[in-house]
Formats: sequence, structure tokens, C-alpha cells
Amino acid sequence: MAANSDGINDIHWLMDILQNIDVGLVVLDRNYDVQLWNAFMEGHSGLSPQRAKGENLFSLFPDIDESWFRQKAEPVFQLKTRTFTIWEQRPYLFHFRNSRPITGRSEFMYQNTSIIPLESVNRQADHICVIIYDVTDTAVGKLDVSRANETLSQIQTRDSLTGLLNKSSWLPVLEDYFQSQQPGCLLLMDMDHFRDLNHSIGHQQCDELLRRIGQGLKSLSADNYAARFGGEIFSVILDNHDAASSMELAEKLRRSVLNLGRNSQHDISASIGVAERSDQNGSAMEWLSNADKALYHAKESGRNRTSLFKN
Ligand SMILES: Nc1nc2c(ncn2[C@@H]2O[C@H](COP(=O)(O)OP(=O)(O)OP(=O)(O)O)[C@@H](O)[C@H]2O)c(=O)[nH]1
Repeated sequence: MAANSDGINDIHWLMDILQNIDVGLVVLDRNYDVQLWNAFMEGHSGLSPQRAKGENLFSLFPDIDESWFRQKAEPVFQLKTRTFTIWEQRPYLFHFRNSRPITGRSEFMYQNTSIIPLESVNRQADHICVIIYDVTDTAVGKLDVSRANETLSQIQTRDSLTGLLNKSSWLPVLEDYFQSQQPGCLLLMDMDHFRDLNHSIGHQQCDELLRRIGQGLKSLSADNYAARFGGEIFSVILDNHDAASSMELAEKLRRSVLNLGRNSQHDISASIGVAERSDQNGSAMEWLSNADKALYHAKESGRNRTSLFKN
């Protein structure tokens, strides 16, 4: 008699634990109809166990990807093996609102999910138990760290004003390009009298000019071929362009810079040096130096012009 009442107590306690535990528990039968729905699930879905019981999971939650879930659950029924899905693979099974005060930045609850087989007396797994763990704190923390790392590497490789690569991350790109033996031209552009322009129109307006020029350069070639070389100097690899077509592009660029000052009383212009990659170049640095010589020539010949390096 005492043993019997112990047994009843055990079951009672187990039911209490099951109801109050801070994970979601859902028992499904072979038709994916809900047989058990604990308080966690009620609290987050607003659906009482009475309403959920006997209802089909996919009718109650149409946004669950049925074929994906069946693919996960069928082996659990058939092979009686557990399965597990983590939030990195799929952020959640049940779309619940995030109710955590600390991680309030996430709109929904990130979930890890286990599915375990439940055997009946005939040793058939004709039910499964889906266990939902709220892992929002961990997920948001991890996502914050990876976003911070991404921003950090962006800061290290890109210029914050224009979004172009900075010199130190562009130089290896130039080196690789040079090593690849592909034909191409190198363009160096330096704003004219930028010091004076800073004095006359102000630092902020000049920053805006640099930003717009940076935007323009992005459309000129592949994303990682253009760089803010430093200050008011930009560099671009014009891949697979010969000298003639590079000069054409460079002139177009020079005119578009000139255009930026069209409605202003101040002259806005740039000088450009172009050097074609040649087999005589012993290194990427020599190629760069040739472009620099051409740029110097453009400056010396009066600025607001494009020069091509000639041996
Ligand atoms: N607003 C702004 N100015 C910059 C930036 N980087 C460099 N400069 C300015 O660009 C000017 C470059 O001056 P210089 O190297 O003397 O060249 P310059 O006045 O353009 O003259 P030339 O190149 O000979 O035509 C300096 O006054 C820098 O302060 C920037 O990010 N923003």
C-alpha cells in the first residue's frame, strides 16, 4: 500500500516537474498530433494544453517547415535514435517572441531542439518527444561577438570614409595581380590643391568629396581593386585594360571629378597617372612606381590632366 502511494507520488512529482521545467516539452504521435504540451509551451505560444492536445502540429503552426521537420523526426520514429538541431542551423522550430530582458535585442527566441523516441510497451516508438531549449542569451551573445569581429576586420582593411580598401590591404591585392601575369593598368589619382580646397570649402565638404569620389571608383573596377591609397590619393587596378582603354577611363574619371565643382566657385580637379603592366616590370612595386612617375608628370605639367607612363 505504502509502495503504491510512493508510486503515485512519484508520478505526481514527475508531472509537476514536467509542467514547471524551463524547457518546452511536446509529445507527438505518429500523425504528428500533439499529445502533451507543457507549461513552457503554453506560456510562450498562448495555447493551452487542452487546446493543443489532439491537434496536428502543422495545422497549429503552419510556419513550421513540415518536410524539414518530418525528415528530422521520421528516423526517430523508425530507428529509435535521437536527433538534435542547433540554432546555428535553424534559429528556431517554434516562432516564439523573445521575452528575455537581457537579450531583448532579439525579436524571437533562439532554440535548440532535441527529438527523442518514446517507446510504448510493445517497444515501438510510436511517439516522439520534442524538447525545446531557449538559447537566446547564448545566441545573441555569440552573434554580437561575430558582428564585432566583422566590424573590427572591416576597420582594419577598409577606409572608414569611403569604404574602399586601405593601402595596407590593397598592396597584397596589387602583388597578387602582378604575379598573375594578367594584363592591366594601374591608375593613381591625386586631388589638386586639396590643401587650399580644405581651407576654402572646409574639411567636412572635402570629406564629402572624397566619399563621393570613392563611390565613383567602386563602379570603375572590381570591389577590391580600388583603394584609398592615403589622404587624397586613390589607386585602382584596371584589370584586363590596355593603355588606350585605361586612358579613356582615366579621362572620364578626371572629368567626373571636375564636374563635382561645376556649381561651385571653387575649382575641384584631380591629376591622374596611368602605367600599363609590362613584362619589363620587375615587381609590383616597380609598376606602382611607374604610375607614380606618371602622376608626378601630370602634376608638373599643370595638374587636372592624365599622364601615361612611358619608358
Ligand atoms: N578633408 C580632408 N582632407 C584631407 C584628408 N586627407 C588628406 N587631406 C588633406 O589633403 C591635403 C593634401 O595636401 P598636399 O599633399 O600639400 O597636396 P595638395 O594641396 O593637394 O597639392 P597638390 O597635390 O600638389 O596639387 C592636406 O591639406 C591634407 O590635410 C581627408 O581625409 N579629409
